[in-house]
Amino acid sequence: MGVEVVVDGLSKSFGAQTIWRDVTLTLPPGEISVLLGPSGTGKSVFLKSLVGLLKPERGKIVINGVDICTCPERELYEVRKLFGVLFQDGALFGSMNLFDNIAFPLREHTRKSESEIRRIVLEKMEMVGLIGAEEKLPGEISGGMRKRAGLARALVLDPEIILVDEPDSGLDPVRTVLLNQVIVDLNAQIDATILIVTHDINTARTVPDNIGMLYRRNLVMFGPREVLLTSPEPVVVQFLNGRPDGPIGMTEEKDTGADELARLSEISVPPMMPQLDVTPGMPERTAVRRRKERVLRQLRSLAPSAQQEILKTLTPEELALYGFSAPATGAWPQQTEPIAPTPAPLPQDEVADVPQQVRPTPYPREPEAPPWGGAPEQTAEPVESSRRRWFGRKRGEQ
Ligand SMILES: Nc1ncnc2c1ncn2[C@@H]1O[C@H](COP(=O)(O)OP(=O)(O)OP(=O)(O)O)[C@@H](O)[C@H]1O
Repeated sequence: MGVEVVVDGLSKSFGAQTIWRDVTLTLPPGEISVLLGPSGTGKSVFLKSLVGLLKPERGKIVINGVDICTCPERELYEVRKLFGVLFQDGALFGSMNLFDNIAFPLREHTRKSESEIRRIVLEKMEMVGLIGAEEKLPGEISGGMRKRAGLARALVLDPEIILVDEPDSGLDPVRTVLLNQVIVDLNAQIDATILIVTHDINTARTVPDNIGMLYRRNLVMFGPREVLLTSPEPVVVQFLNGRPDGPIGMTEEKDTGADELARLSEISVPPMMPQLDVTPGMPERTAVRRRKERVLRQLRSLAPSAQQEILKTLTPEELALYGFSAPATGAWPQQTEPIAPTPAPLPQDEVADVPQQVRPTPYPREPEAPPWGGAPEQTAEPVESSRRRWFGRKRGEQ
């Protein structure tokens, strides 16, 4: 299984320009996460920080117990081996055929024999659907194939964390969906932790288990997909609807007028779309089951709209197991007492030694602080003050 990536209080500037500050989130192991954000909000800077190519001034990035912001170069080198990165353009060498491009990291970083290299390269080319294209040069193939070749190259060292920078850039919608399917299938096969940076709304709505968004130098939120995809925050509503009116303008610093915000408040986020499933014949994504358990433990700390969407994904058996009655038509499930298996009666002489049995609850009785942090609407904070904290004041406000 992929490894967890814990980002805590991370801030990055270039000179006087703050890119983002106090970013706190956890990429759950083996799950797919997406980081959204308007252009220039520092998504690529974030990816580069995760692999230690850029050094944030404050905060931690902890992977396998190592804080890569402060560790010695030697340790950073070891942690970097856990990563596979797919760059926007595939970053292939133009003069090398696909086979040699994909073999490159193996020849550079391992002592494997050519026959072993051949086996690995062909295996990864098959995973991304490129078998038969070994001799092609990058200039002879489509953008989608170049991305898949870049992905195959990112896989040859068996990464546990895969970073994907804008997989949709330069691709038509169909090629984008096909590449998304490759990523989902890949996750099912290798269970790596995956972080995708994208602007593509369709990718954000259908691929990830978790979504975050950078805006105005802050991480607006990060958490289960249902939280962002049902959020009423104006910036999220504008982004997911692809609308020109709202807080996001041509410049990051746009000041949203009251009229514009009022107009946007009448619009809601588009309805949730189902997550892309694995291609038939592929193994099951074990991350889905792990995520379900994790998210149900946090359920009560999430916004009601997110809770509702999460509960809709449960089967009647799961609803019963986690203590919810089956939904009435058109209504969402109502919580009932958790159902616990009936224990076998104890022999009389043992009863006195056993402490009073506490019925196990599969979710916390009291809301817990969500581990991914940075989610204002996940708290009891009033929407208006949360809006100010994250999006600044409206024009004319004190
Ligand atoms: N090495 C660098 N030195 C100085 N400034 C940089 C450096 N790298 C990035 N920046 C600045 O950081 C800001 C964020 O850039 P970044 O490429 O991360 O944004 P992004 O969200 O990925 O944008 P896009 O979606 O358009 O790719 C930009 O203003 C950019 O100019």
